[in-house]
Amino acid sequence: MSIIVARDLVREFRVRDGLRRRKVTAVDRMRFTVEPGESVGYIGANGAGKSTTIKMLVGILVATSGEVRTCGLDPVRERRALARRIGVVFGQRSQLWWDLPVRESFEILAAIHGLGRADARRRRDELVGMLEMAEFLSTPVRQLSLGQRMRAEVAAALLHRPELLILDEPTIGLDVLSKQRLREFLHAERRERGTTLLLTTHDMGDVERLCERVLVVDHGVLAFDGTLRGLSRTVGTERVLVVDLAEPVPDLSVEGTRHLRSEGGGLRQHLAFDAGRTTAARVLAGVSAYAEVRDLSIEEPDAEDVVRRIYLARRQD
Ligand SMILES: Nc1ncnc2c1ncn2[C@@H]1O[C@H](COP(=O)(O)OP(=O)(O)OP(=O)(O)O)[C@@H](O)[C@H]1O
Repeated sequence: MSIIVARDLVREFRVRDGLRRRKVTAVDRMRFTVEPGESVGYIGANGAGKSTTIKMLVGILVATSGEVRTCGLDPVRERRALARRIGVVFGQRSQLWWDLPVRESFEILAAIHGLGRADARRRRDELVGMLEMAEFLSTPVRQLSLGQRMRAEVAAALLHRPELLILDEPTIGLDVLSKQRLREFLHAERRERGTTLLLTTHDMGDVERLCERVLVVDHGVLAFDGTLRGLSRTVGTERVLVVDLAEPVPDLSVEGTRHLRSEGGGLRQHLAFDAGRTTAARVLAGVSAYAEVRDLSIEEPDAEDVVRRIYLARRQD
């Protein structure tokens, strides 16, 4: 049985537009299913309808029309039963008690979920170990750094071992190391417990490292549903190698890359390449044939950019 079923899901809002009231269709006849154990990235531009979809899946928002089933349940009517089966993390909103130490938030949540004391402690210790949370377990939530708080949020959502974990922008605002840690943890959780993952993100790095499947939403409409590889094939998921050179050179022309721009008269150059076709190392070797490389960085593709290209590809069809 599918763990998520969305059939012709619609959500409209009435918004004030000057003196008039206007209808906004945030989610428009959305149709997809997610099978147990899948790991799905849900991407789209700002205001595309991601959060609205997620809110309907977890029962916070009622659909205007269409059907939604999460873990076989009606999310609005059976919200309490559903809460026992899923974990939800909204990057912007906390499920922890701000003035209490992290440990106490966990105790309260364990009690809410009806976990036995020994079992709750075992699961908490397991999560504390995996997410390296021991050093701030006694700290009030409001004093945590963003990276620490996100780890605590994810642990809180997983205490009761839900079969489905839904994350809305889990890595937003995190530094590179915290992002990497969180991604590694989520990967391990999935591998060890088979937890189904659905996450919205602006970061293609999240999708590349965590998700086998991608859903792209564009103005409330599902614009793509397939594998990451399929998405690359459709619109390309280019990375950009930025090199700082020892001396200025004309715009570089390196095999397998697209020159995007030069700065400082050619001292810094931006080269786009498709990670499916070549590697950063090969591109770097190509650059080194022309000039000495002083410094380099690799920029991940931006989800907004991927969505923009899908939008353009659809208009050309
Ligand atoms: N409570 C609301 N009242 C009125 N309009 C809303 C409401 N919630 C969302 N919308 C509108 O619905 C559309 C979709 O919003 P939603 O928050 O689902 O997008 P999103 O893809 O999650 O965006 P972001 O990436 O910025 O979080 C937007 O046009 C938004 O303004």
